[in-house]
Amino acid sequence: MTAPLNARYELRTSDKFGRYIVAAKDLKAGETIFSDEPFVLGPNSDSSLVCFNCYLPLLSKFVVCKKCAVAPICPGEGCPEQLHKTWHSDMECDFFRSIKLTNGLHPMTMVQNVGSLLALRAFMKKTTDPAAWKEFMEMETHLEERKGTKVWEFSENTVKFIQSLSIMDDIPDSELIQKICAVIDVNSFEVRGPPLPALGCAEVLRGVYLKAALLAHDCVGNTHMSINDNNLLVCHASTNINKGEPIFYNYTDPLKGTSIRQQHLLIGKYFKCSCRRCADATEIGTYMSSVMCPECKTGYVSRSTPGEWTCNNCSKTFEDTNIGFKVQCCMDKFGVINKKDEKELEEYIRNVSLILAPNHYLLLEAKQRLAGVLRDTINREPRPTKKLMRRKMELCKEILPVLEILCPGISRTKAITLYELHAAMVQLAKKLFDGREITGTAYMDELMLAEKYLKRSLEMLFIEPGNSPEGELCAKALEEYRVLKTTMSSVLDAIHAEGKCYVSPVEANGSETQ
Ligand SMILES: C[S@@+](CC[C@H](N)C(=O)[O-])C[C@H]1O[C@@H](n2cnc3c(N)ncnc32)[C@H](O)[C@@H]1O
Repeated sequence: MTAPLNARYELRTSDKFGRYIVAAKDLKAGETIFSDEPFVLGPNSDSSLVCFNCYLPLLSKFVVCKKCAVAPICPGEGCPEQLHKTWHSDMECDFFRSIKLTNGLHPMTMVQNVGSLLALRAFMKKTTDPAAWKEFMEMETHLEERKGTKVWEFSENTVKFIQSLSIMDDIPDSELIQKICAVIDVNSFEVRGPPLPALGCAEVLRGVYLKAALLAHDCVGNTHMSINDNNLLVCHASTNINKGEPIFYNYTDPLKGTSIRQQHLLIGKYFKCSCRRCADATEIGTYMSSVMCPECKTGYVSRSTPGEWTCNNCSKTFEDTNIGFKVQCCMDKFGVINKKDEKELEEYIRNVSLILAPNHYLLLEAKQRLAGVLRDTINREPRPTKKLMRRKMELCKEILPVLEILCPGISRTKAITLYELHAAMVQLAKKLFDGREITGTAYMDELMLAEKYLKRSLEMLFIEPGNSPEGELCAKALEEYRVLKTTMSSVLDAIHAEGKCYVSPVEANGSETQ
């Protein structure tokens, strides 16, 4: 079946994916595929209290809406003006007011059921937007698989709450409300809520986007999603996508190993992923779930068949329990160390490097955390050491090749890592030059390379919404690019003033990772 939706993509169905979309023409990396307004947006089922109007966290105080005297909203001067959307609609307000008058609905009932607000608002769309409601109800639910499970039981709270409201004389049957909860669970996206102006903290919300929900999953996606502070979702191609190829979104964390990703997909999305990465014990050559061979000490041992692991060097096989125990120990240890402490992270990396393959997901996470700790120390200390800068560069260079394989093309994590690599390079090169440890030419070489990383990072950051943290990083990176160009120009002038000629090694041999 082919149903054209717009010029860039079209809808297909298959036994494997259900409905999914494919490119209707060749798409270039960075090209916008579609943008999508939320059908419904609201707090997570386990959220703390948020303002029903703007979704700002209500930390300790709240007032109730003057009109309905039920909905908890921002105290003081009310919701900040820059938050354009008002989610507590007139229709909802009238509805709350009428049940307050007839049933004595109390604001505390709403406060206690904030986790059901999203389902309630979705249900109200049945009346306010029947066409979109119909599309929403056609989404995948896996309702039968949910029956009798914990998640079904948990959703019974929402069932009871919505039924207790007797909405517009229409008491929905429990299966309908269970279905709404299921559509939300299977199809929603995480959305960053608005941050509290002074504190910066924000609640994680969930949004259902009817176009974006049609994307099938692959553990190596080919799209990049961003959601701006108006909650508009924009889907870009992250790599070139040929006409007819499926457009995939990675529903899981690409930096987790196969067993964790598959478990997440099975529990939350009810399918067993069989993508190229999941089918490959080496995870496309990254060996992200492999361990060092206890026998030959040089090979990587990966799960070859269920229950058995094999070394890629000496071919020795090991039992699942044996390897599983080692990985579990490393995982348990990671769970208890202080991940903000440089020494503890270094010690962890040193110890588990003897057990896990170099790109194991636990090691990668530890390295990412350590790079973040080093960044904070370097930016905080008045005279950070060269050792710190070198180590941060080393970590970024170890992480990047894995990201290139698992997140090809445009990737937020890759953009941030490239930015951090450039920053450490510039800081170190300046320190070395100021200390007369390197010549102007060597300084220039480093700046040229850092510029190359920064430019690649900027190419990816440009598509981030301006007011998101990544958009703010983009603005910062642009300013740093301007400063870097000025520095490079004065270093070049100084080289020329000495009567020398400068030839960039970056341009001469095209090398990127020295
Ligand atoms: C967000 S929905 C995608 C739209 C859905 N296919 C539909 O027809 O409404 C997620 C569901 O699509 C299916 N799906 C997506 N990617 C898949 C994949 N790689 N393998 C198997 N099923 C997949 C699963 O049923 C999953 O729960």
